[in-house]
Amino acid sequence: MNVALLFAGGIGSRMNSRALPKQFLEVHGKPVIIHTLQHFEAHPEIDAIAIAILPEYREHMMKLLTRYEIQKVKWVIDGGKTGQESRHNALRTVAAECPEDTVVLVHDGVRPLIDAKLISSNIATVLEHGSAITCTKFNETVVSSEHDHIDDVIPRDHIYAAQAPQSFKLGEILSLYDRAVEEGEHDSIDSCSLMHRYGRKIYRVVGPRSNIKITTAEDFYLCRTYFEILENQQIVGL
Ligand SMILES: C[C@](O)(CO)[C@H](O)COP(=O)(O)O
Repeated sequence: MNVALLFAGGIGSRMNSRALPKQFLEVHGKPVIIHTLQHFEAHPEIDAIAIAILPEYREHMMKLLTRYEIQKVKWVIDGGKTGQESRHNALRTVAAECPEDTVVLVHDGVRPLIDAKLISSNIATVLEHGSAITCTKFNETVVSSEHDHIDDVIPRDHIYAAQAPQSFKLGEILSLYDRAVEEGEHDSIDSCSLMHRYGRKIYRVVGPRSNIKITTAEDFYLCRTYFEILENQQIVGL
């Protein structure tokens, strides 16, 4: 069984979209979260979807699910105070009804440019190796800098940005979220960081750079452009 866990619990503080959180803004004719959901809805290997949302937007979300005829959403879960808490809530909810070897694909609701190939390769990699982190290659020089000067130039040959989906076996990833809480960790960045913290071997799936996360206003406009390019097939190889 393969379950997608989508997170749409942000308030859009880094984008100044407080009137309507960014996951509900319209791009290319539909709310961002609906674009994301439709990729999982249409994928033949996805059996069910859980979505974590801001409790005050539950009614809004339910209306969207009806309007866009999304059938696979089985759980609508209240997001927590942090991303970690939201993911933990969602994993616990799914674990109450699904077996431990369920493949869970943890994805950001604000990554609407995911594609079917990436969903398939995440599932295949978890089935083969037990984990899959979607990564994309860096094409620029990578430096570290704490203050006003550059501390280090990091050889970029082996540098990737970790994106989402981040996919695992349900039993294993839930046990790590439980352990993190027991150890007083409540705000880890993502599931990849938790796997690394606990020394698990994490496998990589390389995805397209277009699988961007809408974090800032610039990302929103970039996303809009990607949709236009994809529709008009202006650039081959995206
Ligand atoms: C999971 C993630 O998308 C990996 O790049 C990212 O860590 C999410 O970050 P956010 O701060 O919760 O948007």
